[in-house]
Amino acid sequence: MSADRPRAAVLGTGAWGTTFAAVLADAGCPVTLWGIADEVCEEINTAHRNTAYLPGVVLPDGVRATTDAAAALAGAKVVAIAIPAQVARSAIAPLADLLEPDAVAASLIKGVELTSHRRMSEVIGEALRLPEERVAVVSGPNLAREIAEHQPTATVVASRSAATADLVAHACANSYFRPYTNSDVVGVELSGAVKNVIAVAVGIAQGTGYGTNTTATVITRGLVEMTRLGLALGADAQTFAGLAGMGDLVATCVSPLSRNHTLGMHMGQGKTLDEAIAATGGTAEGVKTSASVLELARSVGVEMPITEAVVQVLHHGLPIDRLPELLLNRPRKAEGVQATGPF
Ligand SMILES: NC(=O)C1=CN([C@@H]2O[C@H](COP(=O)(O)OP(=O)(O)OC[C@H]3O[C@@H](n4cnc5c(N)ncnc54)[C@H](O)[C@@H]3O)[C@@H](O)[C@H]2O)C=CC1
Ligand SMILES: O=C(CO)COP(=O)(O)O
Repeated sequence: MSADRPRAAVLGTGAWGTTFAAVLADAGCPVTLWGIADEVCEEINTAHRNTAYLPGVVLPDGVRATTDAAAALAGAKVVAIAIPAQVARSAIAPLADLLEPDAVAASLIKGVELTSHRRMSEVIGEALRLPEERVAVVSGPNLAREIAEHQPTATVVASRSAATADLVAHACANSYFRPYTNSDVVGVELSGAVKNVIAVAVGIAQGTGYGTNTTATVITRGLVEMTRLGLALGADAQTFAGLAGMGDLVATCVSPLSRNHTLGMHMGQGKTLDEAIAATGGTAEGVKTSASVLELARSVGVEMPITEAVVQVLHHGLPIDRLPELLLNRPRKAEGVQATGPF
């Protein structure tokens, strides 16, 4: 614990918002969660638990929760946001006037908005009327449950402003959570969004019964397509080899804790999308973000065959047994990220 940490607010009392609030509290930040569910806030305040999202986890005493946004945001210098991507804009826009004049926002969200194709730091900047220098992104191999159990992990805090990245990193650094800073917001953020789509693809493959070679193939080619999209949008190639890129891609594609991976597994085993969503629990961002990422990629002329295959299966009824043919019967090509020709 440290006395010099900033006061923080976390918007969203789901698995990651609650866990990140615990991370901040364990770093020494006074922290208040804001949520829309009375019973969740009540349980956090009285029992130091959030049973619906983190069963069995005991939260630090310092984590408080409220449905009163003004109370949560009063005095908060760091405002972390963990609300699902497609509802984040409408959920936080009414709170814009409640932020302290010098507060910075940190997106914990891994998705791309449908229709607008905005990255979540852009959505947050617009909704809260903050310049990009006051917005950061936190993304890495960060399965909430493991962090809530204090298992050691690292993450990336990215912002166009080094001071903002440093403030957020300082707020969340503790004995089990190590943030690295990065100025490549586009790369860090796209990594977090696209890895969810690739994790759905890996889940489908594993649910179908395919083994480790297929998994490694989808992860590796998924990294290539993520990198290509990032390069087309101005990201730094190195980011994709780092914690937010390869690190999170591997974590999400191999962990049974991942909702995206689990949803894909259910589909590979024959469930419909609605059945798979119901069976997964929590937010699988890859379902909707697959469509927005594909549209974004098309708008900049980047082909993403795995993402396209996921969209075909999830949203256009492509039978899963058609996937090998769809992905393997494309024209052959050279391997590199920079390779031109058919993807
Ligand atoms: N769970 C994890 O391990 C991690 C999740 N993330 C990302 O964090 C984001 C949130 O994910 P989780 O917390 O896991 O989701 P979750 O499904 O556990 O919780 C979602 C939370 O959002 C709240 N919410 C929904 N609509 C709302 C609204 N209109 N206003 C206010 N609150 C609303 C719900 O009440 C719930 O508390 C996602 O983008 C996810 O990709 C990132 C890293 C790790
Ligand atoms: O982002 C995550 C791990 O870094 C969590 O993944 P899921 O949303 O698939 O559970």
